[in-house]
Parts: sequence; structure tokens; C-alpha cells
Amino acid sequence: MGTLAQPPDTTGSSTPYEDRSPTARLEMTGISVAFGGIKALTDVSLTVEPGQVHGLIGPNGAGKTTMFNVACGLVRNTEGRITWRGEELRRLRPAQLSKLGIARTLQGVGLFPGLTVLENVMVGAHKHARAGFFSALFAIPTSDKDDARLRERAMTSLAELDADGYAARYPGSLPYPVQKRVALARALVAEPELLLLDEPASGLSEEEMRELGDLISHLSGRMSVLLVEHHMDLVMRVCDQITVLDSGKQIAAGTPAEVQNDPAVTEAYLGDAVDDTTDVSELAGIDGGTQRG
Ligand SMILES: Nc1ncnc2c1ncn2[C@@H]1O[C@H](COP(=O)(O)OP(=O)(O)OP(=O)(O)O)[C@@H](O)[C@H]1O
Repeated sequence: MGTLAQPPDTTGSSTPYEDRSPTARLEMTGISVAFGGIKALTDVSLTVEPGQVHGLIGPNGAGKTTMFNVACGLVRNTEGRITWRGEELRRLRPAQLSKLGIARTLQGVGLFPGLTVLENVMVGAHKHARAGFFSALFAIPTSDKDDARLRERAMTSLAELDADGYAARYPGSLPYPVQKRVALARALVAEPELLLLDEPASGLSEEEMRELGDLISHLSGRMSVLLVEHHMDLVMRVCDQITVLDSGKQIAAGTPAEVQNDPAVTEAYLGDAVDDTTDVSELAGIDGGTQRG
């Protein structure tokens, strides 16, 4: 992920990256979710502003993944509303995300083991190809033009993640951090307006995490990002706004500086063990080192 140059639009079929300023806003208002008798979320609200990186943090079991999954359509909220591009999404389903201009990466990588890296990323580009998803997935012959366009777009996305050298390899043969880059390339190839990232730094080295931070900051010039992440130093570095959850409730929200200085946040992470002088930025070594996934 060293270069991170903005790639030119090679297909002529959509707006070039550099000319596109993010305009869409994701608003999640009064979201509640119950799993049986467990209240995973109670009246949580957040807004991902156009072109901003919005962090969602909190201790284990706080409800971050549940909120993320509501935004993806993987979990149905029992109360509250989601508004995207000014319209309420009443029955959001994961399969609709791409058409809505939303892409996600989940915990773990979720690549298709039987497809090459390039084919995996081409699957993510299906929105842009007349050939469609199934043609891409099952390599059904389509027009040479469609195929060339898909390949070119996928290679451009892989190159942005410095992963184009792995195009012909199968995911299982690659180190985990490279697989994560491929998964991110697959999300980016659809040129989303909103990118949902669930723990993208898990399993990465310090250096890889630093590069990931650079990439996320760079991406926010052309899309909005909702970031669920345990690594506090990364969150504090790249986020414009942060929402903090604890036990399914929102306990703080604001800029990284505001959140860092909020005693409720420090207490949520460390409970009674914390004294008044501890700030959240110091927690990176405590919770941020946790490898999950
Ligand atoms: N499918 C489910 N069925 C029942 N309870 C669930 C389900 N998913 C999550 N929960 C519960 O909801 C609460 C919030 O979980 P969630 O995974 O959203 O938290 P989190 O902040 O992402 O935690 P972590 O950082 O450990 O991933 C927890 O009490 C969890 O046990």
C-alpha cells in the first residue's frame, strides 16, 4: 500500500475519481436492536457526513458490530431509521448495497477461495459491467469489451492497494495482510460513495496499520467512511468524528480530541481502574493491541 496514487478512470463509464466530491450523508437515528431478550443497541444515532471518516468505538460487547451490521442490512433494527442520499432505507438488504453506492469489508476477509485475486476483485466490479455479477463469478463468456473493462477496473483497484502483483494468485496462498488488501480492493472497485469498514486493522503490523491509516485518509477525499476499529491510535489519527458506545448505548460523540477528553469514555474502557488523568489515547496499548477477527 505504498503509493496510493489516485488512479485514472480507465473505462470512460463513470465519473473519474478525482472529479468526484462526496455529497451523500448516512444518517442513523434512534437505532435500537434486540436479539431475543438482549438489547444490543438502545437509541443510538450517528451521522456519517460526506467525505468524512466516522469512527465507531467502544469496549467489547458495546454494540459496534451490531450498529455496523444495521448499516449493511445484515441486522434489522427494531427501532429507528436510516437515511441515505436523503431517502429513508426501509428494507435495506446486503444485496442492494452496491447499487446504493455502499461497499463494506467485514471482519475476516471473505474472499472466494476458488477464484484468483483478480477474479475476486472483478466480482466486486459487477455494478459497472453490463455482463453482471454471475457472468463475472462463473466466468461466463461475455463481450470482450465488458471483460476487458472489468479486468482493467479490477487491476486499477488492486494497483491502488499495491496488490496488483498478486492478481493471478489464489487468496489462500497469500499472507493475511495481503488478503485484507485484496478484500479492500474488491470493496473499492465499485467506487462506493460510502465505505463501511469493520476492524480493517485486525491482524496488521504497525507499519501496515500506518499505511492503512494513510489510505483511509486518502479515500475520504472521494467517499465517506464508517470505521469500526479497536486500535485507538488509528481511530484517533484518521477519524473526523467518533461515536462511542458502551453496553449498547451511546456514551459520547465528537471529534477525536473531544472524545479523548471525555471521562465517560475513559471510564467505559477501564472502569474503576482508571484515574482522572488517564486519557483515551493511552488506551491504544491496552485495547488496541487486541487481535480479533
Ligand atoms: N446474533 C446475536 N444474537 C444474540 N446476541 C447478540 C448477537 N450479536 C450480538 N449480540 C450481543 O449484542 C451485544 C453487542 O454485540 P456486538 O458484537 O455488536 O458488540 P461489539 O461492540 O462489536 O463487540 P466486540 O468488540 O467484542 O466485537 C453483545 O451483548 C452481544 O453478545
